[in-house]
Amino acid sequence: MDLSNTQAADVLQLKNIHKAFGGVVAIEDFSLNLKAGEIVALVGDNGAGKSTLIKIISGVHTPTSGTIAIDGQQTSFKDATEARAGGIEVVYQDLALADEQAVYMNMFLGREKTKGPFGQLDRKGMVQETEDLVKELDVRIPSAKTTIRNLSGGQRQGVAIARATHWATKLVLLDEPTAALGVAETAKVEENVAALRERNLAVLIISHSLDQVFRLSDRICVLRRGQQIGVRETAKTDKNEIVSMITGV
Ligand SMILES: Nc1ncnc2c1ncn2[C@@H]1O[C@H](COP(=O)(O)OP(=O)(O)OP(=O)(O)O)[C@@H](O)[C@H]1O
Repeated sequence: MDLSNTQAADVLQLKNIHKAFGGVVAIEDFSLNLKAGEIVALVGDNGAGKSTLIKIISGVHTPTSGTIAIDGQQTSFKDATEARAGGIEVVYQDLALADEQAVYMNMFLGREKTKGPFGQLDRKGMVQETEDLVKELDVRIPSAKTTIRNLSGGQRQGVAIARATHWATKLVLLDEPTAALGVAETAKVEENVAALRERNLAVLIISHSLDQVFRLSDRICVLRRGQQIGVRETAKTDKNEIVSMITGV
């Protein structure tokens, strides 16, 4: 793409993405751009292809065809670890944390801080950074040393989002982050997601709750049977329009 002008490239550019699992076409000719500092909601019925799309962006699946560009650079992550190294973090609905580990170890899972010539774990440094981060994001947990098992669902998801906030430099993908949470916990998580905007990250969130989609997003992208039906500015559409786009009636 032409980067000679002063305008920065979109953070994420998906172009003509196609994904088939054997004979099943999960995604068909899907294109979407995401800018820094915007939240886009991905909506669609069960089996529409939402999770598949997130897995393609995060390196879990390779597209059958089509291109993915990050900041204008075409990329093909070979796995999720590579995507993470590229600044892309994912938050899943099933609270994908290590239950028996402390909060600070989860925060640094696979990217632990070390010190000294023998590469010992820098526990003090990790605890301190975790305490600072959860304080900044107002995630209320007893301490960075608390074991994940002892936290509520909302606190766990707060930790998962804090981790994504800490490591993401480009893009945060959220797959039904509040599906397992109550009303108050959901509100807190939504605050944390909205705060990603201020960090200039691009955010793509899957949600079945249209109320949530309308509270959080700047744009809404509708997927039906693997195809992109349309993208709307949230402020310029309403639930009726989105529902009819989702269902096709
Ligand atoms: N690993 C896989 N192997 C074969 N088929 C798959 C695989 N993953 C997804 N699919 C198929 O691709 C289609 C899209 O599934 P996907 O999980 O992406 O939908 P979704 O929109 O996330 O649905 P839900 O809202 O129910 O989570 C479905 O027909 C599904 O059966």
